[in-house]
Amino acid sequence: MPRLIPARQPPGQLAMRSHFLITTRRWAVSLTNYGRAGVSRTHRPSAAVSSLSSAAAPSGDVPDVPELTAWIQRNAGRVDGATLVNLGASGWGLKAAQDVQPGHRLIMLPAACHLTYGVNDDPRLLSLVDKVPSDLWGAKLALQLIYQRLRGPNSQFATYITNLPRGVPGVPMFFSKRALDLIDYPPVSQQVQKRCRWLFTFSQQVLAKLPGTPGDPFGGVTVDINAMGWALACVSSRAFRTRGPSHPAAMLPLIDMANHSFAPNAEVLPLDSGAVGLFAKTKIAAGEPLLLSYGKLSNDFLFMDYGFIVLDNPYDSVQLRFDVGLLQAGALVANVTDAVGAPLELSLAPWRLALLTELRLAGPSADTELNLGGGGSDSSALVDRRLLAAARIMVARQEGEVVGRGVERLCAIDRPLSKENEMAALRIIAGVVAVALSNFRTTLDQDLALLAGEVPTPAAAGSDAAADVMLPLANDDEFLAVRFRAEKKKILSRTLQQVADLTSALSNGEVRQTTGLASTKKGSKPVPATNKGFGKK
Ligand SMILES: C[S@@+](CC[C@H](N)C(=O)[O-])C[C@H]1O[C@@H](n2cnc3c(N)ncnc32)[C@H](O)[C@@H]1O
Repeated sequence: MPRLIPARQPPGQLAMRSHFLITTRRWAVSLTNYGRAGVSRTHRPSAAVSSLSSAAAPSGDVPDVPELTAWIQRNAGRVDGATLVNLGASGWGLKAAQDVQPGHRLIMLPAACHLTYGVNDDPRLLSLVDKVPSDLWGAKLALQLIYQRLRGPNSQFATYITNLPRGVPGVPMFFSKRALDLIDYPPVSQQVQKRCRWLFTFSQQVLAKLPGTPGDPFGGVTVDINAMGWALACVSSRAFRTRGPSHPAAMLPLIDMANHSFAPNAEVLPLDSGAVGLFAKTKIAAGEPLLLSYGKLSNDFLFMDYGFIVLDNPYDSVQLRFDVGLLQAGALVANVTDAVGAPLELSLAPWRLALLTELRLAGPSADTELNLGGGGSDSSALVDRRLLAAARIMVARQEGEVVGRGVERLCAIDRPLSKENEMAALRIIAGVVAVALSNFRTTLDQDLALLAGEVPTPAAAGSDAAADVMLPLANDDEFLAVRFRAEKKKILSRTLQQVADLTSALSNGEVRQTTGLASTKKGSKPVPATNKGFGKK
């Protein structure tokens, strides 16, 4: 049987967190969770005697950077001025070993040091990789990572794998049922369930059946759901798509020790002959952390793939699914009335349907995802412009108010159609935001109290249902889940404030100066929920 390469423990205080370990028990918890959605509990994975995960043992707490550096140099790569630093809550990272100027090459990794896959690999591995749907690119690379891990010291990547963490803290795929419940945000909760369900099915229906077959690339070792989960989390939190979306992703040893910032001082760039380099983007003083941008990612992506979030993330947004019922609920909540003072009934007259179709909010090519927030540096860009246009269309009393104006015009926030139409549209949007806020089981204030460790009195907790979710947070995963949902509520609160400002400017007859719109282009696809490794990034 091949010798297993142990992976390193999570760093610093993180190493104390036993729930990072990939154990069958932890998966049993997750599986029980989605088992409620139809997966029989009898299908829960058991700890196979020869399984990769049950045999793995940590090699030590600290990634051995000198060892990795020596390995890179043996493979004709270079490390010039990058070394290890403990960054506390964000784990291990890289720092500048000396003062460096912009453009300085800190690390050069030749292609031989990229853990990826291609035509020269074991055909049995490649045929297994082919069984993974093409949009699940992370899972394809995860199979190569497992393959290399099982080759033990014979693997070209043994040094790298020995220095990988044994678990990725904060990735919700490994959360307990309570921590998952605390997320309370379906676009992410459902994506987590989808990942778990795929992992479960693939492990049961493909991996479990491999040992003893001619197509087994793993030498008879049972690769269970835990091993696959570990590999997938390593890939989703560390892989790069250096050769574009049509080529396999790659893991870049040592470069993948760099942590994330939206204001990075380092960048990864391609070099000749398939090599890549980590370069200084700015002047960096000795001792400063080397920070890369993982992309302009929402907290959904950061949370699901990397296990952390950024507070007040300018790229974070709240996803809503458009239908006329959503606007109708908004109208009811905001008490929008018709000409005779009765609650406004939104009707989908043919001319309204035609305009919603032009906006791609209805019809065969509809894309009904809307986003509040996520406009990056334009902090006023909170209201999705297609939502605004739809509200204007739905409150128009007559066809002539909206038909023939063109989609751009209907979407322009600084060009209301009429004061009356705009007032009603903005009130509906405020109502929609209020509905979105009410879909959470707790308020922002309750979340902030939970995060501050304040155990609320039953009266402050409100209803019984809320009291249930107001239990003190038991661990870092639960804390992260509440932090994540609190950030969503902050976006909704800011959107409400923006709508209130627009309304008062309108009623005071002030001309708006800002565009104040989400940056979605006409008819463009809104940013999807995270699907890294389960779709394109
Ligand atoms: C590419 S690895 C970077 C090296 C990693 N810190 C380690 O100890 O191996 C990405 C992981 O680092 C952590 N991380 C990176 N940037 C972070 C940040 N800005 N805040 C918190 N955690 C971060 C997360 O755990 C993430 O999954």
